[in-house]
Amino acid sequence: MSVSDCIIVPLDVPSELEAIALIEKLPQVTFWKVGLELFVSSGPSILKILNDRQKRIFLDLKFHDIPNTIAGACAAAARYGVDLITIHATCGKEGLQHAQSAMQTSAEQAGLPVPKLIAITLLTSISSRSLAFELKIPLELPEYALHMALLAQASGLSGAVCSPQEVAQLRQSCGDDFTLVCPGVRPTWAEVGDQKRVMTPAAALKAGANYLVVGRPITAADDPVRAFDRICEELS
Ligand SMILES: O=c1ccn([C@@H]2O[C@H](COP(=O)(O)O)[C@@H](O)[C@H]2O)c(=O)[nH]1
Repeated sequence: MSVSDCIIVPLDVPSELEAIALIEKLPQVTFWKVGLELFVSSGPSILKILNDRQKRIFLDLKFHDIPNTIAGACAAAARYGVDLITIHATCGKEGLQHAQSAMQTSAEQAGLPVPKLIAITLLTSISSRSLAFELKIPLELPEYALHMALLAQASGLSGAVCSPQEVAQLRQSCGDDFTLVCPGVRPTWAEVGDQKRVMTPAAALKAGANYLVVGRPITAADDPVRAFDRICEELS
């Protein structure tokens, strides 16, 4: 695996045509993320387009519902042949366990590799201040993120999504087999935007991330190819 394979680029665009244009502009990207904007606007056909081009897929729909509903959604998502699927850890243990088991059964019945189900610990757009004063969570942010990751692991999930600022602690507590995916990644030359807990790509990888999700620093750059290459250079 080369260093570029650990960079996941989100297809955060409003249409399938724009998604295809981005995929074609960046042939060196091997791992793409399909999130809410594109999936809601254009449906699942983008997943077939990516599969046909032998790209890896992170289906980031961030499921959050009761156990029965979440299990159905995960079973359906597992049949798309994707690599990673997200669910909010706040679904709780019963929901996470149902989701994991439904996803596994569904992929096996379809004869497909079982995707990794990974739990959102705490969105990277949430600051310590909003965790305490808006969400009224009475734990320090790193302690809360770790608790959510351990809940996901105890429920049988393969990994978690966390900010790079918490990844070292999660890696130490959850071990090397637990997949840790970090959005909130910002090179020094990129704007932070709405992300609140950020680190540079090199620091995030060094701290223990398996994959980095890097969107606007690449996709909104004047020259996305140069931006992607520059991040790869900084990582190697
Ligand atoms: O906690 C989370 C979970 C998911 N995301 C997603 O990652 C990308 C980040 O894009 P940037 O442009 O690099 O900010 C985006 O698709 C989010 O939906 C996240 O940011 N934080």
